[in-house]
Amino acid sequence: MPVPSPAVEINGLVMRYGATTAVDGLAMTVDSGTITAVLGPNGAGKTTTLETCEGFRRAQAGTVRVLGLDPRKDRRALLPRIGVMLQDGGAWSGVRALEMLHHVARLHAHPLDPAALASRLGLEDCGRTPYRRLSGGQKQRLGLALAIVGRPELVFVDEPTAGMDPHARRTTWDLLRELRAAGVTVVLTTHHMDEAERLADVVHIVDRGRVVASGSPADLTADGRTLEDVFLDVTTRSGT
Ligand SMILES: Nc1ncnc2c1ncn2[C@@H]1O[C@H](COP(=O)(O)OP(=O)(O)OP(=O)(O)O)[C@@H](O)[C@H]1O
Repeated sequence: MPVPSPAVEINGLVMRYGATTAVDGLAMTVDSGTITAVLGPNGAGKTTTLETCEGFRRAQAGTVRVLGLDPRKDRRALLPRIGVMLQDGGAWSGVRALEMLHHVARLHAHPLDPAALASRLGLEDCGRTPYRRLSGGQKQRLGLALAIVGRPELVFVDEPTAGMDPHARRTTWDLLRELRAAGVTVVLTTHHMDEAERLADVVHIVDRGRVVASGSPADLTADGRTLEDVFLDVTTRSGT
């Protein structure tokens, strides 16, 4: 059997904002068809790393390959193959939720049915609501729908369940598991240890721009500690 190539390969990534080093030589591999959770304190460099993989930022040092491609040089080839859920939704403030979903669906060759997806995510009742009037959890759900409506091979989801109620969280988890079952690779960031434990095949813990621990949730907690204990042990307090 051929060994599947990694969906994401990052080596020696360095990203700075002025005097702040956000990512400091980070290395990470994401295997195809897995759910990978990236954990880390506030400001650890998770979003910056994802934004570099998504092609929004150019790597200042090191290499990033996504589906075997360079996210900047090969952006046109890569964009139709990935889905991105941004932390703050990323929709125009006046657009209605379902209009936005239909619009994004039309940009793709073989989209999912937007109405069915909206219904699956419990968005049918707020379909005519302008984006800026959606609740926090509704914005999150729309963000997820926008990320997957184009049937991507790989999705990056930044804190997918932040602000969601328990029902929406479960629906989101089910959806992410279904994506994995369909062969889609999922890379998510989260501050919820239970989310990482229940969903992820592999967890990478990032601190100060570097990966400080990696493994399956079972491996990381094999000594009987909780994932939160491991996290607290290997990371520094945010802002220190
Ligand atoms: N556009 C920017 N300009 C200046 N500094 C930035 C910018 N974006 C991020 N930073 C800084 O880079 C560091 C890493 O930020 P990043 O958003 O990547 O962390 P994070 O791990 O995603 O944090 P959180 O869990 O709080 O979302 C932080 O110190 C942040 O203040």
